[in-house]
Amino acid sequence: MTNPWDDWDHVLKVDPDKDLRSGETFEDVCRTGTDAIEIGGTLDVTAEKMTRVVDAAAEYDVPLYQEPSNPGVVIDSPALDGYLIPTVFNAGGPFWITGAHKEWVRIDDLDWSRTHTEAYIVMNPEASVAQLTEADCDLSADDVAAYAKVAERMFGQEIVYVEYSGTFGDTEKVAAAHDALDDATLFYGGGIGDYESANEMAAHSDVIVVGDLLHDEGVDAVRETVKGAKDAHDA
Ligand SMILES: CC(C)=CCC/C(C)=C/CC/C(C)=C/CC/C(C)=C/COP(=O)(O)OP(=O)(O)O
Ligand SMILES: O=P(O)(O)OC[C@@H](O)CO
Ligand SMILES: [Mg+2]
Repeated sequence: MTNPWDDWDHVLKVDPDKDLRSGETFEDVCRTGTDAIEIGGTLDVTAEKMTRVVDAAAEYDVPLYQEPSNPGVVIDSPALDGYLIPTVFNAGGPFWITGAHKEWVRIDDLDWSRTHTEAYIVMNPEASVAQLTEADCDLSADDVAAYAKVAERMFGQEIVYVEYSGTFGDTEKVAAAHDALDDATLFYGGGIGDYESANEMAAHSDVIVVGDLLHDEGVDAVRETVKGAKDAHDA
């Protein structure tokens, strides 16, 4: 089966709770050259804030995916290409593995054809996502590889996401996840801030995800990371 992300090198994650740099617009964001925009954040996201971003980006060509942090922020919009639904494989309890998902399916009428799965392995203990989910981030490269394999082989996850949100990760651990996968696509996110860091992590993953850089430095900096990722994969 082919998936849209099979051809992606770069995803830009827009946090609906954070502002763009002053003077920058969603048109600029959509013209960075990124392959897709993922809309989501851990803290203080609401359906209203989600809607504002989706509506602002709707008229441009770049694929738009919502990444909800809980069932209450999922929005129904024809502008969305789909939903990327996290499961935190190393969460401290079952709520972020199956509990939130069960509640969502209970209360909502899902569009299964547009609903896709992401197996998160959360690696930065300082990140909001690690604290919220009480993730066990004390993982060796072998642990990370094993989680990746479990996600792909036992839980049929389409995407495995090594998440270092806020800090640049350990390339050995990211590479271990990459080597462990046959079919699933490896996303890497965390601390990518320029051409070099994008180029380096793209060499060890299928897709790099860039987040805070957009809100902190702006679209020109993001464009450099797109080049870094594409060059790594063209090389
Ligand atoms: C079942 C449904 C619809 C939702 C549950 C989905 C799950 C399990 C969410 C838990 C993990 C989570 C909160 C994912 C959101 C995406 C994410 C990791 C965003 C990055 O967050 P940070 O960068 O840590 O947070 P801030 O930037 O908000 O501080
Ligand atoms: O904000 P950064 O550190 O770029 O991380 C990107 C993404 O993996 C966050 O979910
Ligand atoms: Mg963040």
